[in-house]
Amino acid sequence: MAVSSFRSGRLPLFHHPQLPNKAASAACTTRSIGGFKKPNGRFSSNPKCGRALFLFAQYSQSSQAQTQQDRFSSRLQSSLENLPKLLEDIVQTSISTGPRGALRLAQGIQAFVGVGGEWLADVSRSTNEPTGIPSQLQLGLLSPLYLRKLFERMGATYIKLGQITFCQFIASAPTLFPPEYVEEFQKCFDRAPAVPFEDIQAILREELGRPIDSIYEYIDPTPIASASIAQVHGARLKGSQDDVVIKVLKPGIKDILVADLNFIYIAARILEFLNPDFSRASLVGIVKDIRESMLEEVDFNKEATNIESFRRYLEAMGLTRQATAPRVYNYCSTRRVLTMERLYGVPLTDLDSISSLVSSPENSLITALNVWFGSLLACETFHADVHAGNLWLLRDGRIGFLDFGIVGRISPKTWAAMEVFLASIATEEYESMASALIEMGATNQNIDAKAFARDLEKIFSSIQASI
Ligand SMILES: Nc1ncnc2c1ncn2[C@@H]1O[C@H](COP(=O)(O)OP(=O)(O)OP(=O)(O)O)[C@@H](O)[C@H]1O
Repeated sequence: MAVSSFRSGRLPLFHHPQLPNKAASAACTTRSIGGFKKPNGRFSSNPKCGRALFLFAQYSQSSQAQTQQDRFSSRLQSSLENLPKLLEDIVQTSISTGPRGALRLAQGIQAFVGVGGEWLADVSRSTNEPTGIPSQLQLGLLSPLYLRKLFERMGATYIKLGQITFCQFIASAPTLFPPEYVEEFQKCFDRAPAVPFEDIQAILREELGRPIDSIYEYIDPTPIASASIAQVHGARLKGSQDDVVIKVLKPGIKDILVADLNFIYIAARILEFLNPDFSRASLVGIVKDIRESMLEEVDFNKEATNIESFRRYLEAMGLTRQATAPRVYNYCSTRRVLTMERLYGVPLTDLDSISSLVSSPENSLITALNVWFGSLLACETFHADVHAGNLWLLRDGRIGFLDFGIVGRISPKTWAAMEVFLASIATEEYESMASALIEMGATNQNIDAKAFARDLEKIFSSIQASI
């Protein structure tokens, strides 16, 4: 049976160990002697079969030991081959991180010690109570509360990672995860210490290159939101008197992201090196993808381009009465400052407020999903950060899409392959299914397409048989 490995964790990984040759031939021998299984599935007491079974067991044991030994030595060999590349990668990543790496390490230790101290204090308090130490505390820093606190103290990267891994992944499949974690990590949204308004003003002056009051009539010093990466202030434009929001990149955030993500990348590389099983889940590939998209998020020129492309899609598809994204004011936007139309509405998850705005909240949700799905097909990029805080029902009943920092792209080639894949499921054409998956990049390169197709057929047949 061929081994078919999927890449990047995009699709489940199928792994079928090959029956060792020796054992396979022993099994054939036993069958040719007279078969070692009765029709009822029990082993026969036939002495010939007993002998065959004994031989088979011997073969299996020796070949298993040999296979383990083979596997160990081939792992060792590939580890030795990969070692120079790993070291080179560590050195290069450390050089590109520079002194900010050491600084972040110190901050990380500080965060760890801080939250650890809080946990210790809580434990010592609860030891005096008659009910004893609550189960929450017994998990140490892995308990939902302290883990969330640790993520928050570690700053932007970890808050963002907390949002991506917990709020989006866990919250999208809440039944799979303990509710305490789901509830706790939902608090990761839009909660980060605010940057003082004077610092925000200094950034605006530096970025816009002219006096702030020549552009804005006023800026509200109290932020609307202080999120992990940016701080958002309400404002009014001079002249047009349009209500806007100013999204300002928090100072030093890019350095923090680079240092943290490089550290996480090195950790993933080392983990994969020490345990190659992690490479099947494409740990390093996933970390690289996250690093790339998070670093794109700190360039608001890119976000402005993404918003404009989404607005063009809405126009082209005649969807402007159903949905919108904030208009960008390019003359007062830069890489670190994004001035955009202020939307007024409520997050789509706020059912009470939604019900007061529209008679059928379900329709609003369906519209949001349809518009979003349409953008997968018809827009150059699609919103890839669709969480509760980023989808709003506006006062006029339209759906407002916010925060285009993280977007995805599906190439026409991938779409074509996806169509073939979906059709092949219906027609049960496993060779087309295999080549579509290979085309989509779901497998390792140099895969035997025919063997892969056979594996797929077996898997799908067993699924069908179990239904
Ligand atoms: N155009 C807008 N109109 C009104 N409010 C806005 C607008 N843009 C952003 N906000 C407010 O600011 C918050 C944070 O904005 P945004 O999500 O763009 O920042 P972010 O740093 O990417 O946040 P996160 O890290 O949570 O993804 C939003 O949840 C919303 O409350």
